[in-house]
Amino acid sequence: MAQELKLDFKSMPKIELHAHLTGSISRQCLHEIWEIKKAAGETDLEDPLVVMPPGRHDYDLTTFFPLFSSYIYNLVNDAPSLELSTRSVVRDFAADGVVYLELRTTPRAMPTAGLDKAGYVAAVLQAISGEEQALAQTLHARLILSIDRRNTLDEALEVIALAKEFRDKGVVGVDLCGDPTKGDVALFTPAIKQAKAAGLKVTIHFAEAEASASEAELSTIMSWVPDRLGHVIHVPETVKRHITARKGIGLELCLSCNVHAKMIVGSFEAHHFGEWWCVDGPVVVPCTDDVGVFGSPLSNEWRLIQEHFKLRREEILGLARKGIEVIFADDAEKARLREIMW
Ligand SMILES: CNc1ncnc2c1ncn2[C@@H]1O[C@H](COP(=O)(O)O)[C@@H](O)[C@H]1O
Repeated sequence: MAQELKLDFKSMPKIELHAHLTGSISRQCLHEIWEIKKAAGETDLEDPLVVMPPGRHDYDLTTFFPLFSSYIYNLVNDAPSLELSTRSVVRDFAADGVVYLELRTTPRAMPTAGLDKAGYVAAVLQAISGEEQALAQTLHARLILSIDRRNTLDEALEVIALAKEFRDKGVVGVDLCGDPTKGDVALFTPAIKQAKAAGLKVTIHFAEAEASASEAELSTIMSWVPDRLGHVIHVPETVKRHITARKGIGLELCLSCNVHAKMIVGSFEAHHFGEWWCVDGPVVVPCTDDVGVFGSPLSNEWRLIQEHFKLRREEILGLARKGIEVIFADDAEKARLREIMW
């Protein structure tokens, strides 16, 4: 029996579907970018290893979002740092045994570096494909473009336009993310409708905080018929039934993020993964969210799942393979994954 439980989670081929690009940059990589800029006299920022000391993962929702707006975005603010960090993120996922990666990012203009939002998306896609080639095709990656909850409708429509523009180059869908205490999601209905009409896939941050879990918000989001939902924490029973009835909807669950950021009450064993993973209908996919901040690579998320929920080897492998059904890439990619996943 003990033998049966033994699984090398790093070698196990894995799918990552909920990884924010900027939040996935390792502290070491941020430090290297800072060193280059410091040597060139291009930054007054403090060393990332001081701002985000190694081993510190207890960011909650009030300290987490400012980390980006007031620090990381000021460090990763030009084409070279964007390329270096994107390639490093892809490489880190590959080294952790990820064979299919959907990164997501919020298109961000970098005016001082002469990059507009389209330039940003093009640079990220180029860095991803450069790294894919360097990795000799073990990992395939796609990109999701994020709308931020603080966006205006026009800004959201711009994200959809970019997703359409770059669809042939690796963009597969759109996301709605950002500080859950901000914004009114109903504003984005026309944007999400446009995305769906264009055949783009849709994933939405769903009920990740009480502030973003009102009945009105959740029913607006469900009315969009999203392909996947992220986090899925503060969900009333009626909405749970609605989700369960949506056969094949993907649920991107992020254990370490939710525990470290105190988004759930209690620790790992209290995580709603335990409630959802064996429900017939939705497809649960364990994901990292922001491995650069919360420090738990995908292999460790699976280890935590085994430790706290006592899944058997076959249940783990079956769940990992089930994720193939809800990736946003095409059938050829699904077929490749069915070949290589255990
Ligand atoms: C608790 N988990 C989360 N909930 C909501 N939004 C999140 C998030 N983690 C990250 N982001 C969103 O992703 C951006 C960073 O990556 P990109 O610059 O887009 O690549 C953050 O600024 C935030 O808007």
